[in-house]
Amino acid sequence: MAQEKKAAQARCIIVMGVSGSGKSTVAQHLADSLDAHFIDGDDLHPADNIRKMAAGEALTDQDRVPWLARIQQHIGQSLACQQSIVVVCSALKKQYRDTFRQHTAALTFVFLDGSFDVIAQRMRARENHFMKVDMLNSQFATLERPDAFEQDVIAIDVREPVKVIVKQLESRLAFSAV
Ligand SMILES: Nc1ncnc2c1ncn2[C@@H]1O[C@H](COP(=O)(O)OP(=O)(O)OP(=O)(O)O)[C@@H](O)[C@H]1O
Ligand SMILES: O=C(O)[C@H](O)[C@@H](O)[C@H](O)[C@H](O)CO
Repeated sequence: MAQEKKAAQARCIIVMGVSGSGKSTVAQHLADSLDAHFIDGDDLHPADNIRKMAAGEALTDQDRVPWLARIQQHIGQSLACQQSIVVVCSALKKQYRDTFRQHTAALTFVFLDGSFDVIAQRMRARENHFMKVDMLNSQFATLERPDAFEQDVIAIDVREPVKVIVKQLESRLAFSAV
């Protein structure tokens, strides 16, 4: 089975959304299910970005430039080896998503869509994470929700359990094969 999956064209799936929407959780399960490489964009932030967010300050476009470039580098390396990759990246603005699109042909975004209240509740319950719930207002303010013209985006309701979300994605990704 794993061999069959690797024989298909390598693709990149970016799991996007605001902080606390479930990106790391869903992406890790999805990568396991697709037998794909996995990277968590949070691990690629420059240390100053982490310090800033932990101090409750929102990142600027400028702060995100080196971070997005590092993520793109990992995507490029994986696809060059014909290895599919699932990536965690908030990709809050359309301009960030468009930059990924310019560099990567076989690309699908998964948008974890949820209300402020649902996500805030999960962030409050989460322990040992630098991103605290007081950052959620700025995350929603920055988010440019993908619209119908962004046809490479699969939107997912985050109220579903993780297992259900992964099942939904397995079937929707099969139909959006690149
Ligand atoms: N579908 C879900 N149902 C219930 N709880 C969930 C679901 N998805 C994620 N969670 C929980 O919500 C919290 C936030 O999830 P997670 O850390 O994966 O989000 P994130 O988008 O990666 O956050 P950040 O961007 O801040 O790192 C975690 O405690 C996780 O276990
Ligand atoms: O784009 C941003 O504002 C930030 O990068 C955040 O979204 C974090 O990467 C992450 O999601 C928080 O844990």
